[in-house]
Amino acid sequence: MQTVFLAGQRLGVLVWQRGEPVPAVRLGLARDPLLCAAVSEVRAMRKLETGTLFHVDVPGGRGASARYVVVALGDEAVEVALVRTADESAALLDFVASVPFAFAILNMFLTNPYQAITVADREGLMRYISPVHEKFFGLAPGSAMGRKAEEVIPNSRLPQVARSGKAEIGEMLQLGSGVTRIVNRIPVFEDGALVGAVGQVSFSGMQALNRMQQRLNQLNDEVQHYKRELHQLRRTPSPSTLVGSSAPMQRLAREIDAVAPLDVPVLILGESGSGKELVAQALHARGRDPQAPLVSLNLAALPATLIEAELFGYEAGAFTGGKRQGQPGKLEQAEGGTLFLDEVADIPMEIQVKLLRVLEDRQVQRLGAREGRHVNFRIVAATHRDLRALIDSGRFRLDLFYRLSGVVLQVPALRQRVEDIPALMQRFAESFCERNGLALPRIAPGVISYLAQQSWPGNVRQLRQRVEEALVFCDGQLLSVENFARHQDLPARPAQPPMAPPAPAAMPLRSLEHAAILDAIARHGGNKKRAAQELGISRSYLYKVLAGG
Ligand SMILES: Nc1ncnc2c1ncn2[C@@H]1O[C@H](COP(=O)(O)OP(=O)(O)OP(=O)(O)O)[C@@H](O)[C@H]1O
Repeated sequence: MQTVFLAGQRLGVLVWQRGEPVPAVRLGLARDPLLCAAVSEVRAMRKLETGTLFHVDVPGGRGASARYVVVALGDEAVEVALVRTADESAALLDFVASVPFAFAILNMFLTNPYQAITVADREGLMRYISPVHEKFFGLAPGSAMGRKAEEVIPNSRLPQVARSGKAEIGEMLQLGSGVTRIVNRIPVFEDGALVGAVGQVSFSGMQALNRMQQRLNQLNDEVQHYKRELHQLRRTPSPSTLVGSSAPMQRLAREIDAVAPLDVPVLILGESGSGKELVAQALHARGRDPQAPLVSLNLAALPATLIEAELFGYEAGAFTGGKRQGQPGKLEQAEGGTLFLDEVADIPMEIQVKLLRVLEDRQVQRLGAREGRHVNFRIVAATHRDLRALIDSGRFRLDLFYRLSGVVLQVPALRQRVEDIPALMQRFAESFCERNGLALPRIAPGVISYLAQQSWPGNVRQLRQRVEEALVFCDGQLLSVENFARHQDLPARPAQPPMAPPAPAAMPLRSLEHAAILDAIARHGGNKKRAAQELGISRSYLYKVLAGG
């Protein structure tokens, strides 16, 4: 076989004895005088230790040249040059011929403890598996030979690569019990034919990689979590967001913005359920320190006997039934933040005096305490009552009124801003459906104009209740007027017939326009621009009709 090669076109041999060329042993390629001259030239110029590997280029016809690889062998007496054509297939020959410890290196590759090697043939049968890998799988040396690769290595894809001839580089291999390895699977060719595949499995650096993988999984989970949260937040506006873009609500929003950052007591007036508490929350949220506490106390919800202890707190043993260690009152709890006194008109006369004193000298004395404590908070109070009348009848102190009403904000009643109904309804329907896992139904034409006809003594709170109740009884697809008109107890505005949904044909033109606009706004989730587009009117005209102009 070798003789055939030597006599053929791919290999050649040149020999020198004691420095003189031996023409009789020019074999194979070396018979070419040009190649012979090129090799001799290098030999004359450099001392060629045995194992030296170099290349020569031999000019051919038409300016082309052929490249050859040469390995020098021999000793003082006999020098040999093995010549071959420069193609990669003979790399092993060069390696063995030129590296004196070539076999130690090959051995190192096969037994490398940091990188295991597995070899499968074209049939996917194991032909070799490094000792380190055998050990990992608890295999006796050589026991995997001839077995199917996937039987020996879980999730092995060596057979596929041995069949397809397509390399797989840098893949993750799950070996069970949380062990992951990085694998390269490389097809092997012999004389151009696919004969099998080699797997290289990295053992080193795996801990670091595993840690990275775990971190990546964790970060992925976190990203998913925050995506869901963000989605949720986008869908559910903050509960303290005041919905409504009607002119009175825009004015209120401007006033809130103006007063919120200032150290001024604010008195919020407005009918029950109109959103006074939300205004107090907005004042705090846009105030100097939104992170500071916002402490609320509803004075109408407490028996008069408890108000004092709630507001001022009490010392240990101040009264039977109190906590043993005593308790700070709301005035102290609001330190640095906002104290919101809801239904402030319901505060008993005798406590009004005490509260006034605190507001004046900023000293709170807990019940049963001898000393006062300094407090610093912003006071916001609200009431739906007519404070003027209460003052006139001697039930509310004028001096306290002045202390509380640095700025008075008036929250408009819902009937004064019916154009906010679509957006409010949208908000309440969304949050109800979200809470109950329901799909948001469509809103039937006529619903908004029907709602706009009602008098809403309970204001936004009542609207919310009606919307939620109607959603309970709607068919899940369409929220209709009938869903709202179940009861006969919803007081309508005096000028309107009590319950019957308005018959559009009987309405004056202006009301029809108004109702159509409200309906369109509702259909577009409160978006007036789109409502105007749908109706083919300008936005300014839409606003004009809403304002009753
Ligand atoms: N502009 C608004 N946007 C969104 N929701 C609102 C608005 N106004 C009121 N609400 C909702 O209506 C309900 C009543 O509001 P709130 O408690 O603020 O009213 P209130 O005037 O303080 O009532 P009360 O006088 O009975 O204390 C709450 O559920 C609140 O979220």
